[in-house]
Amino acid sequence: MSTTDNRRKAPAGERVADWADGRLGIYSLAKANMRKIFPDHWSFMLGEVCLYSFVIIILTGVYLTLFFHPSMNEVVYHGSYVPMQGMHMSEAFKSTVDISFDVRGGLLIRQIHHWAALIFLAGMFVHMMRVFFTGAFRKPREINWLFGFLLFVLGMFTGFTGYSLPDDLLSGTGVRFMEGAILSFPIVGTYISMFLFGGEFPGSDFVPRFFSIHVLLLPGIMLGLLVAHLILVFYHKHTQFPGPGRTNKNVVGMPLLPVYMAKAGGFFFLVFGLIAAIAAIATINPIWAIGPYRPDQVSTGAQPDWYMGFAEGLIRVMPGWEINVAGHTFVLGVFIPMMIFPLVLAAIAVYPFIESWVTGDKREHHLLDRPRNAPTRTAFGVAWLTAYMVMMIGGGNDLWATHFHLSINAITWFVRIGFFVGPVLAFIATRRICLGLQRRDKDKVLHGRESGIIKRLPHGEFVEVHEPLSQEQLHTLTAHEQPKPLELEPEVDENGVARKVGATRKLRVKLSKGFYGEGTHIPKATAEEYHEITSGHGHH
Ligand code: HEM
Ligand code: HEM
Repeated sequence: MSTTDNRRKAPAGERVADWADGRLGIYSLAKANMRKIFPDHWSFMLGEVCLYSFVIIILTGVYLTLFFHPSMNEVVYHGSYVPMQGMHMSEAFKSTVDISFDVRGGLLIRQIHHWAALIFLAGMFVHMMRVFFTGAFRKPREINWLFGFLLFVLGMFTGFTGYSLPDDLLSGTGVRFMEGAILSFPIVGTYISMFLFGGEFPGSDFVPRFFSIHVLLLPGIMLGLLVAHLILVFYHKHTQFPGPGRTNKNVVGMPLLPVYMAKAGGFFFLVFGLIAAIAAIATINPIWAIGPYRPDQVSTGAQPDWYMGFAEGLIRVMPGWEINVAGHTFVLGVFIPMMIFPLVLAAIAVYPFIESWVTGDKREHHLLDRPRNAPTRTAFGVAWLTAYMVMMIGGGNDLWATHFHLSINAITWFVRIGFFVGPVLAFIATRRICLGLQRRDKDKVLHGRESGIIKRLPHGEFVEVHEPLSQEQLHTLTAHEQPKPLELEPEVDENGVARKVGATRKLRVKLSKGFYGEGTHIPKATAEEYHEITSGHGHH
């Protein structure tokens, strides 16, 4: 007699999933997250651009590591690039030339790595602006803002150590710049420089050291921060723009699986494809044309990658001040810019905390601001950007001069003045533009959209037909809050006892008035105004 097993055997996929669930608990994990809702807006893709370009950088970086020799030993070139035959150079430089001409796909991968780095940093910059201008950094996302900020700063230094690796004349000039900056630090500068370069600059240690920092230390830290960043995005849930049915307590959008996974997968390949296409078309860092580094040489038109342009500008436009104290030279012309650089960056890091302190707003925010509805913040952002951009012009002063036939001194003075005046003008102009846009919104709410249709009335008058907005549009244009500034407490309390108001409190109230006080918003249309206008008289 034979026995038969009547139990149905589960499909192979289910069995694998069961097996994994027993060990990793994936069912409950998936149940909690697979249907997670994400809101949709084009600007939410900027974070994805950062993520995908970072992945591309790692993939191409691993390939480069297989062929790059992080060594400063001197060798004589005998590779396939004829103009360099017999030239003396470091092994690092030679291996990068070899990657470019003798390794299969090497040049493309090198160019993808470099282009992806530029796009990664540009992506972070624009993503950060998106988060800033929409107020997405407010509670509970301040820590994630800090994680992002660290990613941005570390990204800059990873890029710097990366383009220093090939040991070509351009990168060597960049490292020399850094050495000069370090030397300007009073007392400790020389020690730090000696420690970093293993003796006198350039020595023979910095390439191997930068290599470990570039391929392991910094990307390792960044990877950890990135994972934490994304976990927090998940944990807090994504913010959304105001609209009908969208509140601080819900998220309106599509589920992670399958919609977002499909979109994200496609988007990854788009980003990869675009970067690969750029890298295949546009040469970047042609080290064979630049030549190997020699400390006694520097080429004209030397430029750092764009994200270091700001720091370069600070140094280039600063007057060459130097003072002597007790036999020690203080190179203020370098030291002051080197202090301003972290200060301008730190201003980004602490902004969320400063804003919530000034406004006294400690509530959670999951609905984004339209930049025009937060004019002071928007104006600050544009002022910061203006300072940044002006300094980038300073960083390329020689190129501006040669390309546009300008005097380099005139550019330097433009940048010096522009650094102080530009942000103030930008602040004033931006705030006014925001108020103008708010007025426009109010006008649209009360009088509808200008349709462009001109009608002639029976008595001969011409009028433009205004179409009323839909309920959705009305909601979106009126959903924002218009918070009131903090007020100073009365000088005497309810018992008639004089109250002491500290200087910090006074400052805070003053700043808060600047942020939310008079002239910072156009009062929203009220329901009464709306009804009065739409109920007949005065309605077009
Ligand atoms: C390696 C670099 C970075 C990656 C891969 C990354 C990735 C992401 C992704 C995928 C999102 C969700 C989608 C989106 O809103 O775009 C996000 C949100 C966020 N990111 Fe980043 N980011 C990076 C750098 C930064 C930087 C430099 C900042 C700011 C200084 C920042 C601050 C934030 C904040 C506050 C959120 C939450 C936004 C919200 O819920 O609206 N991130 N990030
Ligand atoms: C945020 C991360 C990174 C950035 C911004 C970055 C940026 C760069 C840049 C701009 C260069 C110069 C490329 C050139 O024109 O020659 C470079 C070189 C290099 N990178 Fe990266 N990189 C990053 C991560 C990595 C990782 C994770 C690895 C390895 C696993 C890596 C390996 C290399 C190697 C070996 C070189 C020298 C070869 C060469 O210059 O072509 N990088 N990197």
